[in-house]
Amino acid sequence: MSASAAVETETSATPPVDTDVVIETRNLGKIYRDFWGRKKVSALKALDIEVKKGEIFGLLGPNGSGKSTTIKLIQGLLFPTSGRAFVFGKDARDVTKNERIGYLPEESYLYKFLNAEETLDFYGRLFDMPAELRRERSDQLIKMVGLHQARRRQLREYSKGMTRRIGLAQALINEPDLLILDEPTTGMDPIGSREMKDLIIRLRDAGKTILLCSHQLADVQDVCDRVAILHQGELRELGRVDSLLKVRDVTEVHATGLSDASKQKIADLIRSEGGEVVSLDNPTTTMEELFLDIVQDNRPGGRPASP
Ligand SMILES: Nc1ncnc2c1ncn2[C@@H]1O[C@H](COP(=O)(O)OP(=O)(O)OP(=O)(O)O)[C@@H](O)[C@H]1O
Repeated sequence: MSASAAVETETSATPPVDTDVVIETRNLGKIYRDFWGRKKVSALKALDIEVKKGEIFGLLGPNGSGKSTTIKLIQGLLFPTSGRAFVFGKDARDVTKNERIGYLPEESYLYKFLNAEETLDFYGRLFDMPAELRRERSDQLIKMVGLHQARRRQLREYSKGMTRRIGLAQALINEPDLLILDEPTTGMDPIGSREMKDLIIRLRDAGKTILLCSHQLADVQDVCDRVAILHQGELRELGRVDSLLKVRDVTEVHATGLSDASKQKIADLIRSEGGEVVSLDNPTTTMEELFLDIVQDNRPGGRPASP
């Protein structure tokens, strides 16, 4: 091994000292090989990210950009070809860290012939939770995800949105500190999707750290504090959502009750100050807001309970 390779390995092997860092990847890379050990796909290249305690961190990228590979490496389900991943200061391959992680995979993996209560009881047993605690926790989680009316129905009768909700409840059964959510709003209608997003924000506010993978860019924009954008296995952008999306050098003013004459005066003032009026118009709402305004009050059942 060369001197520089030895230094690189040593640096990447030292666990992080900052206890506010929940996930850290250093030079993390993965090459998938074929049956004969030949390089097939370089799925992830030298990823360096830190996910801080109490934040919602979004992992974005087109199909095949390396998101699932990253999630699997972080959970220790795959071994890296280069670099390291740490979770709660432990190497990602250390299975003891998984007790503090809740995972909602993209595909449903739940037993279709169990109902919601039985499902949560089953997962509670896997964590060695006593019967009384399992009952209490299942009850609380079923209410939280808004499935109380369907708690005794078998999961094979559930819609896609209901399946995502029970999946989230399952991911929370062990009261994890870190939640990894892969496409949490897949198959949900706009109301369900808004409720899921509100729930994710409330979980963050309750102190949980959340790593969220999604193709729904509007969802990511609504809930994430920071995002990493991957493309062809490489990190292309990393930063706070608000600052990445800020359009520099454009000033936005919202006002009500202005007459046409007042608007004209404002436009003149902008010009006299050397500015250019890009638009002076009524803002549009989003299709999501419009849809929710129309249907929200008419939907059966209440909103899900708080975490
Ligand atoms: N087990 C595997 N063997 C070989 N190549 C793989 C394997 N798993 C993933 N890949 C390849 O690695 C690359 C990254 O895949 P990955 O599943 O991590 O992407 P992704 O961003 O999660 O995609 P998607 O949005 O479609 O879920 C792709 O080119 C994929 O074909």
